[in-house]
Amino acid sequence: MRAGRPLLAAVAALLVGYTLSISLSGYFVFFAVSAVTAALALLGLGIVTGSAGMIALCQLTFAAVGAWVVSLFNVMEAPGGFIVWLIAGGIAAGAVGILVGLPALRLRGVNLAVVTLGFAAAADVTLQQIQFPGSKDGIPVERPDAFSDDREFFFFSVIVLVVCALGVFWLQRSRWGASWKSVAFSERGTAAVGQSVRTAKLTAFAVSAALAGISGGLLAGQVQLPYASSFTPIQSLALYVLAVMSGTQLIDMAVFGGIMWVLVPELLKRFGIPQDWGFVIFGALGVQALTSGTNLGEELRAAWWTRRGKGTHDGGASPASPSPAPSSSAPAGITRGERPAGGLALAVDHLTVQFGALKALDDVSVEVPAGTVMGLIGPNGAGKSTFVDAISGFLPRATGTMRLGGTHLNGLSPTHRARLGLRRTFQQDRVPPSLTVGAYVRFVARRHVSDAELADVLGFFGCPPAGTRLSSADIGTRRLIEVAANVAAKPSLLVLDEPAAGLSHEEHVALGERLRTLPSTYGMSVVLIEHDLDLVRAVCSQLTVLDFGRVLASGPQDEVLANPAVIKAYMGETEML
Ligand SMILES: Nc1ncnc2c1ncn2[C@@H]1O[C@H](COP(=O)(O)OP(=O)(O)OP(=O)(O)O)[C@@H](O)[C@H]1O
Repeated sequence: MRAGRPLLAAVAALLVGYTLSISLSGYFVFFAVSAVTAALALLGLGIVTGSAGMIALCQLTFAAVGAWVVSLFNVMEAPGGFIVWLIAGGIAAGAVGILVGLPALRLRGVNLAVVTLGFAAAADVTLQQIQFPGSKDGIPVERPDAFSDDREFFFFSVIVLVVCALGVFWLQRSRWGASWKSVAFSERGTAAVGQSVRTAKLTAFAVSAALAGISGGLLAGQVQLPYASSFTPIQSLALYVLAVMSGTQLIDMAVFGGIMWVLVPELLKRFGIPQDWGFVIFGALGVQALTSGTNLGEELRAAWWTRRGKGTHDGGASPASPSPAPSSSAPAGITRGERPAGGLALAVDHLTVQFGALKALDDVSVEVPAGTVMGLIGPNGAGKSTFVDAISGFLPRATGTMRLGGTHLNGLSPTHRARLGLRRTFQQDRVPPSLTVGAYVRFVARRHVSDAELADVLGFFGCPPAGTRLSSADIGTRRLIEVAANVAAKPSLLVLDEPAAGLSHEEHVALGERLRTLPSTYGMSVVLIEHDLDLVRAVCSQLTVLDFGRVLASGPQDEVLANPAVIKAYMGETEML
C-alpha cells in the first residue's frame, strides 16, 4: 500500500499533465512549462535548504550549467538526443554542486550564503561573456521528436518532473535523506551515529544541483535559445526565498512554489504593476517565514494533523507513557549476549584534556569491564561530559590512549569510532525532529532493522510507535528514543550522558531497570553518566568517580561508595549508603 501510494500519485500527476497539455491555451502552455522547470529547481532547493539546512543562493547557476551542456551537445549534434543531453546536464550540474558544496563542509549560515551568492555572480558575469553555445549563430535546441511542439514538450516536462519527484521521494526516505535531516539539526549528533557529515552535505548539494541542472536543460528545450538573463543571481535569491517560504522539501510544495513563480509576476503584469515587484512579494513572504521559523507546507501539514487529532503518520499512536519495567528476556530479532563477557570493553589510560588553563581531565585512567554497566559520577564540572567527548572523538587534542576492545581509538574521527561500535548519547537534544521514530532508529542503527525488531526495541524502552513524528514527542521521550536507537545499533559500548533527564519519576525507575539488563539482553557494555544516585545504585555494578578532572575512585559499586574519599569529596560527609 505504502509503496503504491507515490506511484498512484505519479500516475495521477501524469494524467493531470496530459489533460492540461491538450486543454490549456497556447499562451498558458508556455507558463506551464516555466512552472514545471521552476518546480524542479525548487525541489532541489528543498533538499539542500529544507532538508539539509544549508543556504544555497546559486540554484539557477546550476540550472545554467544544465542548459549550457544541453546547448553544447545540441550544437555538437551529440548522439542520444535531447533526453541524453538532459541527463548529462543534470550530471554536470551535480558535479559542479559538489565543488560548490566543498566550502559548506567548513562554512555555515551567512558565510555560506556569501560564497554561494559570489559563485552565482561570478558565473553570471562569465555567462554574459561566453554566452550559451549556439546562441550567437541562432542554432535552436532540438527537442525530442515525440515532444517537439509546445504542448507535447509541456507533457514531456511533466514526465521529467514526475520521475524526478519519485526519485526525491525515495531518496528522502533513504539513508541519504535521513542524513540530510540529521545534519541540519546537529552535525555532532550525525557524526556520533557513524554518518559522515561530509557525505551528508555533499550528497545534498549534488542531488540539489543535479535537479537544477535538469531544470535548466528543460528550460533550454523550452526557449530553444537560452540566454544568461534567465539565470541571474537575483532570480536565484528569489527562488531561495520562495523555497524557504513554501517548504519545498515537500514535493507538493515544490509544485506549488513553481506555480507561484510564474503566477505572481503574471498577475502583477495584468494589474499593470512591473513584474520585478514579484521579487519584493517573495521577499516579504520569505521574511515572514524566516522570522516565524516555519513555512507554508509545514503549517498546512500541522493543521492537517491537528484536525485529525493525531501525532503520528500512520495512525493513532500516543506518545510514550511509563510502561512496566521489562523482564530480562531479549526482544525477538535481537540476539542475546553476542559478545562474551570478560576482558575490557574500554580501556582509557592517562587521558588529559586541557581547555586553556583549565585541565578538564587530568591523567584519567578508566577501565570498563565487558558486559557491565559502569556508572561515571561526580559533581557538576567534574569532567564527565568531557570524558565522553574525548573517548567518542569530539576532542581530537585529548592526550592519552583509548582502546575499544582491542582497537586503538586515538586519531580516529567520531564517525569512525561510532562505526567501530562506540555509541554515545548527548545531554542536549540531538534527535532530528523532522524524522519519524522508525526512520530515526533505522538511520542510527546503520543496519537492516526489520519491522518486528523495530517494534521490539521501541517496546522495550516504552517508546512511541515507529510512525510517530519526533517533533510531536516531548524531550524526555526523545531521549528514550535516542537510547533505543543506539541500542538497535548493537554497539560494543554504549555511553549514556544523563539519559534520564526530562523523565518523570516512574519513567526514571523503568529506565533504570531497562539499562540494568542491557548487557545481558543486548550483549553490550554501558557507561552511564547520572546525577541520580538511586538510579546509579540500582543500575551500575561498577563505578568511577571523577572530581576536578581526576579519578577519585574506581571499581565495584559497594567498594567505591564506601570509599571515605568519595564520601568526603562527592557527597559531603553525610551518610550515603
Ligand atoms: N569547550 C570548553 N571550553 C572551556 N571549558 C570547558 C569546555 N567544556 C567543558 N569545560 C569545562 O571543563 C570542566 C568539565 O566540564 P564537563 O562538562 O565535562 O563537566 P561535567 O562533569 O560533565 O558537568 P555536568 O555534570 O554539569 O554536566 C568544567 O569546568 C567546564 O566548565
